[in-house]
Amino acid sequence: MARILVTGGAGYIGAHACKALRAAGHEPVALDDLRTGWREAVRFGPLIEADLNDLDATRAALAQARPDAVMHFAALSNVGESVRSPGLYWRNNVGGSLNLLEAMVETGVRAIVFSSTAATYGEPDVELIDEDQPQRPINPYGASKLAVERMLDDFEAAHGLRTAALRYFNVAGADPEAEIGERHQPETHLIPLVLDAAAGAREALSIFGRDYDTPDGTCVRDYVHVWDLIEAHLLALERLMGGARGIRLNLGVGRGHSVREVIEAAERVLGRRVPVRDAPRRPGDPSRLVCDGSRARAELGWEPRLSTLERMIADAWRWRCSGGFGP
Ligand SMILES: NC(=O)c1ccc[n+]([C@@H]2O[C@H](COP(=O)([O-])OP(=O)(O)OC[C@H]3O[C@@H](n4cnc5c(N)ncnc54)[C@H](O)[C@@H]3O)[C@@H](O)[C@H]2O)c1
Ligand SMILES: O=c1ccn([C@@H]2O[C@H](COP(=O)(O)OP(=O)(O)O[C@H]3O[C@H](CO)[C@H](O)[C@H](O)[C@H]3O)[C@@H](O)[C@H]2O)c(=O)[nH]1
Repeated sequence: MARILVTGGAGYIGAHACKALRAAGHEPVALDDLRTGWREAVRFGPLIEADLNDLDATRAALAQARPDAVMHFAALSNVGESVRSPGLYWRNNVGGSLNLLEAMVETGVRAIVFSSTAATYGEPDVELIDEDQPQRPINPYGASKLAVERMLDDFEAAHGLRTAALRYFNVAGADPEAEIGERHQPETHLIPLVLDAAAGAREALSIFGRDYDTPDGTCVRDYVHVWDLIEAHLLALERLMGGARGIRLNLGVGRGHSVREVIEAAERVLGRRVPVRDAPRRPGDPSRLVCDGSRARAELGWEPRLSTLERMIADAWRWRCSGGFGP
């Protein structure tokens, strides 16, 4: 049993981490300033309300929580916003992470699992993206995450931290028990928007481009169930606590699904029509991002079990129908 500080613990993925940590017998302590998170999502341990941009508050949070390790999810993650306001992303994602690492060194916390992203690869021209692909981000969000990866390398070398950077592809779905789920404000992610359209909460889903060089002309992504994703975090944490260092892994299932396929799957699972409209390409969207997940399977023994489109859509829908986090 370990005490784990979960930054971003009131957000979508961090709240699922808190639940899974608690279920595995650990003690999660969420750190979040609620800028995009939800107080209602913090149900599995205490919340320390603090902004990672505030070094003193971050130090105080670590001193209060006295964690054995950190899972660091707190970040801004809207690609379009990062292009319009890069300063926000460099300050929050990079500056906040720097404060966290410095405070960890000062208080003797030795291990950290960090949320990185496929966006650090940019637009690789390969069928399956493995960890050896060059990291050449094409937007400030991806650049800010890559900068934190570099910071982890340096802190690991200088201060003996043990670090894992997990590069997620497209995270989707919700807690299989429907206690918590995905809510971003504004929502930009495909599956929650498809569900909104199916429920009549929005008029239609915009399909951003049908002229990509893909089998049906719409973009292809690798969707991974949030619960599978978190299982990989627990495995990485176990490795770090056992002395491993420098874990750098892609988390995806190695199967691509087009926007059209996601819509069709939702129509099958929900038994409802999803109204759609054609829209121009969204700037910065690569046509295809699919993971070569073999290294995570080999190094962590990770086996995604819930990551079918049908299951991710069904779990997200069940949480939505249970009321979500308020109106
Ligand atoms: N959702 C995805 O598909 C996806 C894909 C790749 C990577 N990621 C990464 O996973 C992490 C979690 O994403 P999410 O979808 O759960 O996002 P989210 O917005 O739901 O959660 C992020 C949480 O961090 C908190 N936060 C942000 N800045 C903070 C600060 N300075 N101090 C304290 N708290 C702060 C927010 O209030 C929020 O609760 C992010 O780092 C994101 O970049 C997500
Ligand atoms: O209303 C919509 C919303 C999305 N899409 C399409 O659906 C696909 C998935 O889009 P998302 O916004 O759900 O996800 P992204 O692939 O853009 O982004 C995800 O993967 C990125 C890595 O490339 C980042 O990590 C980011 O945080 C994460 O959400 C894209 O082709 C997008 O063009 C639509 O057609 N209509």
